[in-house]
Amino acid sequence: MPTALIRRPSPRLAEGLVTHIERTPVDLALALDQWQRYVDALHGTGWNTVEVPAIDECPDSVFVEDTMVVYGDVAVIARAGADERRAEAAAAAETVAAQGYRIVRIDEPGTLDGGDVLKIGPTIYVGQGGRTNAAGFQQLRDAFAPLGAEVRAVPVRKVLHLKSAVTALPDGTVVGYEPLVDDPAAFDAFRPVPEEAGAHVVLLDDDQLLMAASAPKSAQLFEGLGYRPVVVDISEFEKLEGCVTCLSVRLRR
Ligand SMILES: NC(=O)NCCC[C@H](N)C(=O)O
Repeated sequence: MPTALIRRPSPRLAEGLVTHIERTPVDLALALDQWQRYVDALHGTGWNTVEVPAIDECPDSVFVEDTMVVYGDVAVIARAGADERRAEAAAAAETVAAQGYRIVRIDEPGTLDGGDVLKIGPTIYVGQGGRTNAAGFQQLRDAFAPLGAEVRAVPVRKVLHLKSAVTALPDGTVVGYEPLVDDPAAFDAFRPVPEEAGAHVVLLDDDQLLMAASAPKSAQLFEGLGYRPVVVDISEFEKLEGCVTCLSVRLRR
């Protein structure tokens, strides 16, 4: 059974960072309910979950994907591009180490957020222009190139993270909402989707895609391609520029 790391929302969630969108009030009770349903959706599709111990003083800690990037047997522990989020990494590192991963850390002056890293087989795209800097990119490449990965930098200026702009279908096609993708030509195969949140898919298995309820037309598009969308409402996390990908770290080894 594959395992996903998750992290319970902080009671201070509503104070989370907002960069590219206007701040709107977050309903904490609704967020907790949505988080539980997200976790239930993972369980319902055959995933085991392991909780990173909660860190109540970090409002954005629920977005656990940003704390690391796993490839092969290595977990690169991120050094957050936003100072406010640096403290999130320590417990996440301990949790993933306990799952049997070797730990490599991004060091100063490098910064990197897991949300900037899109893995498609042995190709790893790293968004630069926001939270991840050139030193962070180079350190990630040094960690994963010896494992056979090809690590490529791509621009990200219009949204928070690379995976706010694009993710990939099981066949490797990159999907994105074109107005928010800096350079669709950077990817070997690109397919536009009709909604911003339609660009965010978590691969649950070869044909099921975890998606946000805010992208019904994209869900239909994917259904037409033969995939099965599993839909969750994550409206309260979207108000903080979160998406389905950032609420977990999938350990597929
Ligand atoms: N990977 C992601 O898309 N993470 C979302 C992080 C949102 C959080 N409010 C932040 O600005 O860091």
